[in-house]
Amino acid sequence: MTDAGATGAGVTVRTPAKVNLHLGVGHVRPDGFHPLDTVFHAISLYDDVTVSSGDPGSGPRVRVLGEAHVGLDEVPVDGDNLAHRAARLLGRSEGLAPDVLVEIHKSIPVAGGLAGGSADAAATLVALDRLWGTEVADVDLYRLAAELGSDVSFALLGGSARGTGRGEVLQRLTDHGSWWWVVVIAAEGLSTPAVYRRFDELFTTAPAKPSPGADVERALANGDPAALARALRNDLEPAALDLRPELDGLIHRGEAAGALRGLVSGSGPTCVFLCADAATARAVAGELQATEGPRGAHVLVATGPAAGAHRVTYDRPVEAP
Ligand SMILES: C[C@](O)(CO)[C@H](O)COP(=O)(O)OP(=O)(O)OC[C@H]1O[C@@H](n2ccc(N)nc2=O)[C@H](O)[C@@H]1O
Ligand SMILES: Nc1ncnc2c1ncn2[C@@H]1O[C@H](COP(=O)(O)OP(=O)(O)OP(=O)(O)O)[C@@H](O)[C@H]1O
Repeated sequence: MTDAGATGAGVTVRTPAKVNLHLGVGHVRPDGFHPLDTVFHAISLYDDVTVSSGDPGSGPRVRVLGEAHVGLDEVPVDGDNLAHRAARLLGRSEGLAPDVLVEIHKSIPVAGGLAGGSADAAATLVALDRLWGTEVADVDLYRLAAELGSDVSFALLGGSARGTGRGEVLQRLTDHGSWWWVVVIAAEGLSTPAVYRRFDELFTTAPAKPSPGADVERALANGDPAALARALRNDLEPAALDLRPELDGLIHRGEAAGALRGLVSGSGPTCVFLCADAATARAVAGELQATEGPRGAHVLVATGPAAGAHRVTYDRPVEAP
């Protein structure tokens, strides 16, 4: 095994997409954010971020690579990229110039409700901490993550976790399941702020305190797919369906194909389908590929819970004798 970090070639960190198995949303706060009580769940769909040293004075440079269907054209490579912001923030906090190249290999669709940008920010924090040898304490890494966005902290943690506050206050949950998901990625993304705005228009009397996901937490602890299917809930789903009415039909088609339950992931438009086992997931994915593929969607199978931001090393290719 070659340790990519130790060779000086760069440090690669892999970070998962998230789905919200429960997303309780309360009335908008004076700061414009909504109080949440959510159950985050990381799935086996990852972005890989590789950082390496750049020229002195260059600042962060970002490259984005990946398959066309993830929406690479919509990813900024300037200071607006969350990975760029993460490099600047960690550099400032550690008193180091962020003269680094950040290469993002994207598999998580852009603006899909799967927290892809947050995954890249979390990966950049962990990778640069390693590249620079700064050994930032976890508590400080989580503080920086929360500054970057509401979903970034969970991308660091992974697994299954309860999120409160605006999503950044985390408590790890017991999860005895091994869950199979079919993930349907729409051709065009949805803006998270736009979905929250529509939520405000639809639910003018939303309670100050969001609903907790106790049933989901119990189903995870018991590893019970039927109970989890019954408990799944997303308060943003009506707003996402209002903006994308065609998702309603997709959810019905997935359930008719054999999924235990389908729902919009976070702010959407990605929909996820819980399946009883691997064989069912593959069959449902096959059926949905046939109906949704011609509509421009991309279908894949993923498992959860997946690990949060973690360093990966690669085998050195075997040299020809
Ligand atoms: C929909 C979720 O993915 C569910 O986990 C998140 O709440 C969104 O998290 P995120 O994309 O990391 O959000 P941020 O980057 O922090 O905020 C983007 C925008 O989303 C809205 N936002 C986000 C989080 C939150 N608790 N309330 C909000 O109203 C705000 O309009 C905010 O300006
Ligand atoms: N590294 C990044 N990857 C993807 N988008 C990024 C990145 N940095 C900034 N962005 C911007 O953020 C917007 C939202 O991207 P992202 O893929 O994180 O959405 P999302 O998955 O819906 O997020 P969430 O589920 O956290 O609300 C994009 O449209 C893009 O303009």
